[in-house]
Amino acid sequence: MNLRIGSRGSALALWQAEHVACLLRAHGHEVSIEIIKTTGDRMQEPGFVVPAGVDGKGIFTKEIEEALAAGRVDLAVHSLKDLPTELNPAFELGAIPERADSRDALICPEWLLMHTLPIGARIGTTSPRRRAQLLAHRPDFQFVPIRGNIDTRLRKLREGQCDALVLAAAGLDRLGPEKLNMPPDWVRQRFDPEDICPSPGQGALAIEIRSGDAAVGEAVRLLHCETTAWCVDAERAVLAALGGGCSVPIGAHCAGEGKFRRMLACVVAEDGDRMVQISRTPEEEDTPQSFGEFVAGELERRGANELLHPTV
Ligand SMILES: NCc1[nH]cc(CCC(=O)O)c1CC(=O)O
Repeated sequence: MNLRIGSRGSALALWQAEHVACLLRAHGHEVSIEIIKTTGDRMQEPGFVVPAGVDGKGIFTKEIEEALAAGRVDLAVHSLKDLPTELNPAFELGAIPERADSRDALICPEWLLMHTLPIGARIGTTSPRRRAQLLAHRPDFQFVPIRGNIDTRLRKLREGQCDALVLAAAGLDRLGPEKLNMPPDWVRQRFDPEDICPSPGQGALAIEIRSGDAAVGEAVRLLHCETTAWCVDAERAVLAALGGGCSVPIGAHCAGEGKFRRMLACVVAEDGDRMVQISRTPEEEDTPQSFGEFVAGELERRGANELLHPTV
């Protein structure tokens, strides 16, 4: 059938949309891509003032969902970690394809490891999760608010606005060092989730469709990966149970299958000086939802709420 994909215009978003387009074309569909500018994209433009009431949830998806609802596009390809945990009931996830590398990576021109960066090194990130976890290892780090798409952030690194970046490995791998105008060895470290726990859903894509659209649903179902979906659903259930969006320092990383499936999750105080971190394996009868809620409950029993909502 004829399928129109709605995508943000960033290099990464277009790579992801093109990737899904290729997979769908391989199944005989005709696919085109429509670029849609979102609030999140506008917020990265110089001089943008964040409007009152914008809390960060869904800023990369709103306009794309409007296009879906209006029938201007048939599906949207998102980075799953940018999607709010609760979707508007007018939409559903038609497929979650196989996940890429879910780890965070250290990008640095000069130093080889997080632990060998000089005292007071300036890290370019605005993510509270990354900041807090980095501070837990290196309380001396300074942080520079480097925003924008991956290419923009790398340009600011090259210009010397910071000494290192921490980025999702998946985004770097998808675009590749050549396209990013970066020597490949600048990717110095891919952090074990025990050291820097990634964001729920990191490295996974989500294909969003109109609820009940059977024809598009059937077309995209071919791209669905059951193992990935189980893991990211569980990670997102942790986030939802703790009431978080992308602006809270919660990490959740689930991997493996059957009795080898395991989730590592953490909640970190803003300045990294306290942390709750646990590892759990689901029971056979667990669903992603029940397992995610169990992990969230275990984090809460160990004081996660106090870290998320400090009273003093
Ligand atoms: N927050 C922006 C964003 N959304 C998805 C990715 C990377 C790809 C992915 O995690 O799937 C990134 C960049 C980053 O965090 O470095």
